[in-house]
Amino acid sequence: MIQTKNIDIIQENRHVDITFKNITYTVTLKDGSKKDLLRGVSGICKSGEVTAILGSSGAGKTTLLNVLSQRISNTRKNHLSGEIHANNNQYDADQFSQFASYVMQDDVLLETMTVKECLTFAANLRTSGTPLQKEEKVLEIIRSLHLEKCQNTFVGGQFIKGISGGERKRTSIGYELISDPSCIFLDEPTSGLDSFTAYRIIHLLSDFSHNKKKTVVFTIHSPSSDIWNLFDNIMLLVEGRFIYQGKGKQNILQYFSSIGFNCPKYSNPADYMMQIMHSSKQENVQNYPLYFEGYDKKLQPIVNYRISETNQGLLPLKSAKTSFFYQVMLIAKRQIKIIQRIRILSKARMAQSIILGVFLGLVFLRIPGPTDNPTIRDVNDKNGILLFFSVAIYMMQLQFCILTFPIQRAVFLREENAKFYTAGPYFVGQFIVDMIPAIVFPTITSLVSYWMIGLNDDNAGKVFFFIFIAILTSISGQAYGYLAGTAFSDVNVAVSLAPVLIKPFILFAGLLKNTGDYASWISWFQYLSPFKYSFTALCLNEYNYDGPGYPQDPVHQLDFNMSKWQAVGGLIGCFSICTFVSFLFLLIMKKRVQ
Ligand SMILES: Nc1ncnc2c1ncn2[C@@H]1O[C@H](COP(=O)(O)OP(=O)(O)OP(=O)(O)O)[C@@H](O)[C@H]1O
Repeated sequence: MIQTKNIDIIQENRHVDITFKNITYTVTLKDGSKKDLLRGVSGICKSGEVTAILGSSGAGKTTLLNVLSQRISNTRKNHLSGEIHANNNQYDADQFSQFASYVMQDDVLLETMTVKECLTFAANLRTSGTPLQKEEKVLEIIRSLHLEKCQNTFVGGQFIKGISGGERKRTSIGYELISDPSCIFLDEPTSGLDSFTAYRIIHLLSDFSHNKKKTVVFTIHSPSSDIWNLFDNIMLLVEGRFIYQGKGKQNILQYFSSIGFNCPKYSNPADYMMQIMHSSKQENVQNYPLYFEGYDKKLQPIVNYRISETNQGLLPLKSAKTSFFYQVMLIAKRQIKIIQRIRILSKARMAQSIILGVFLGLVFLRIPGPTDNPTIRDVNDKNGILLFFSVAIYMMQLQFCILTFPIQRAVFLREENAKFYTAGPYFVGQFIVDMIPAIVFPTITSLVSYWMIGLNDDNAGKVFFFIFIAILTSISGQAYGYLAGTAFSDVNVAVSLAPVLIKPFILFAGLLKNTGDYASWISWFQYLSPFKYSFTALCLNEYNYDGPGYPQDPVHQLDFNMSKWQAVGGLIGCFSICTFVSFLFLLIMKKRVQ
């Protein structure tokens, strides 16, 4: 049955030839000077062929790959010109992801998912068919990538031990192959692998290309001679220009011999090519004009002819359309698994919530309430704990989101770019699941500390309202965490700045300075503070008491300028605005990466 499927796929897919003419890419450096990364390169990557782009470090290999995959575009500072076609059709980034896939150098996989789960997630979002057919596709990919033994092992990473580097790379490739693209682009698919594993990967790509007439293009550093022999088409780049483009094996050696560079008899041709290209050797740099001249005279006309002969026809644009809710459901399910599996994080948070509750309870043990003849000092203590509680609950969720978001962010950028889903469902799915800890942990802390502190338990409504505010405060912390994670492109900046930037809001909570005492020019700032709303709601809940009451009316003393339900509205407003703005930042971040 799987065999039949293979044949179907081959017949259904069209072949795609990628051609490019006169690609020039110039960037503006920090000091204002210009740097040419690609200098008028033209070429062709044909279907059914493996094209390897080689060159010394900094030659422009990744840049070329990124240009061809429409990951680089014209900006105010960086200028890109030239023509890029697939089967003689222009294409944009969206269309690229419908007929091609890109495997980045750094594999971005979720460590808490098994290999099979990763591939199933990709199959569910990127292929059509019944669940059974999708399962078959996953098994086929597992078989063809020889991942059977590790299919149920976690990818692994920071928290969990997982699969090997080679298995990881193959999983990344499988993640892209599952949608059966006509073209696959890979940035250094063999980096960091031993020579045998590297050979297996290139061999696999070569089979994929030849058997299914796919276009395979990758950049590679120092291939072994076995790998070198698998290349159908070789592009050698030096300082953003080609010095060779054409068949490998004897052809390339004959060509270089014809321009005066003979590969020693028993040398690895790849090593020899890397040797004569390397810019660190002055002798090589002196020879560059010879390489360029030879290429322009002898090879460029052939390349131009091949470009003119290229496949014509429509692009096999296909996108497995999945609904908004289906995407939300899959993202949410995956996120739940992640939370369940990083047990150490969940356990740490559970312990943190209990310890915080007990600690607050012990430090503020049994503050006298309205029936115990409370003094002003008792009221001060109670005010103190209510503000501290708000801040602690807020920071707990903020910290969690800032810590986990960097991993999520890289995965999002990769998957969104590959059109697994759009930003909306991702954001909704992620936010909903992250709300679970935002509900559970503040509830635990509240329940542990409430009666220890001796807060108002006049009726059950008081306790429920307290927990409700704790949850809203925690969700506000989450929304702010998202905002920090999306606003700062550098994760370290987000981690170090977010908690600092929140401090002024504590000043405006209404306890450290009375609400009515702010200077008029800065008074508006209090309305941006989630702590103001949280603290106000908690105080109004606590001090609203029918009975002998407190020595001086604390509500009057604190001079609150809103009701408790208005404070709830303010809190909801705070996290809604943060959520909305972080979603906008997510869209901007996505655009910036493209
Ligand atoms: N946006 C940019 N602004 C300035 N310089 C850049 C930019 N992008 C790339 N470069 C520089 O352009 C050169 C080519 O980069 P590229 O990543 O394409 O090289 P590469 O051949 O893939 O190198 P490596 O093998 O080391 O990955 C490098 O010197 C790099 O530092």
